[in-house]
Amino acid sequence: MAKAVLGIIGGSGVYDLPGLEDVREERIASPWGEPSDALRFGRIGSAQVVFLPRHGRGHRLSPSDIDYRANIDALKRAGVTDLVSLSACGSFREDLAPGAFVLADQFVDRTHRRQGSFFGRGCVAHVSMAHPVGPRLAARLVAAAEAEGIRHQAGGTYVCIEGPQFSSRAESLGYRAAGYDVIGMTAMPEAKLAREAEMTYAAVAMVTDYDCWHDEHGPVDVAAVVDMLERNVEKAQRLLARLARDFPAEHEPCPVGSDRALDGAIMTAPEMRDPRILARLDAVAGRVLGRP
Ligand SMILES: CSC[C@H]1O[C@H](OP(=O)(O)O)[C@H](O)[C@@H]1O
Ligand SMILES: Nc1ncnc2[nH]cnc12
Repeated sequence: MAKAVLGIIGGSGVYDLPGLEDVREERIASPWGEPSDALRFGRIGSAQVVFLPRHGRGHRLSPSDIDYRANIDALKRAGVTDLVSLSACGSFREDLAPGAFVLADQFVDRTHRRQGSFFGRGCVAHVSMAHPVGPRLAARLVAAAEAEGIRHQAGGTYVCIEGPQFSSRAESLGYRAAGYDVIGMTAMPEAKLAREAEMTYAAVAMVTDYDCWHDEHGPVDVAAVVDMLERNVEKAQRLLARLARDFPAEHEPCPVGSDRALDGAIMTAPEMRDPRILARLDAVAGRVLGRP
């Protein structure tokens, strides 16, 4: 059994975690850049929880300006093993109406101007993204949603666009025809980086709108998203409080290998690895590279 620490990334409208007790704030420096905000450490029940608002307090950062590597690296340095990401999203399905929660388990990455890996020139690695979400963590979210009476769908595909503009109608109809469930601007490369950092990841996508494909609903705009978020936020906070309250201090290895994703993943020969890159990888890949 290994120690478990729950991390939560709050999305649009979720800049705080009421219910977090004994809170301590700390700005964690990362060699990858500047995390979106100070981390808030606290506990819910007996579970240790670390919270980070993705866009920063006051929503200062657009999806393209977030330093996803710095955020994941900082959470890793804080000891987080299991990461729950909250997001607002649009829906491509009639039956996923605004207010629904989708526990997304697959992601399609349509972003194009973000740093998507901790690895590269000087230390190359390839991790599996076949199963981006940890099934045990997802099952805990399902149990928490059921206990709180929150309408949800277990599983679903989230397409992540670059933004900041919402999609055109042609794009929206194309994503819907492709069979995707929801659309947002932030789960990628967050989920990929969490995997590289050997953290178990799960995503709660809160439906705020029907994007712009639906003939009986007008195209999404910020006012509609904010209005729905205000109605969703209390449910999200209840879901997280329940999840944290029932979260164990230790758990078994992840069934899809999130916690050992770097085993066998690094291709670069040890003698050819760039020491400057290795120094930056101290937290993310310390388990396999050894800590300096
Ligand atoms: C305010 S609408 C667009 C904005 O909301 C979502 O953010 P997050 O995923 O952090 O909840 C979406 O991805 C966009 O960033
Ligand atoms: N329709 C939409 N597209 C992209 N991001 C969103 N966030 C909330 N609704 C969205």
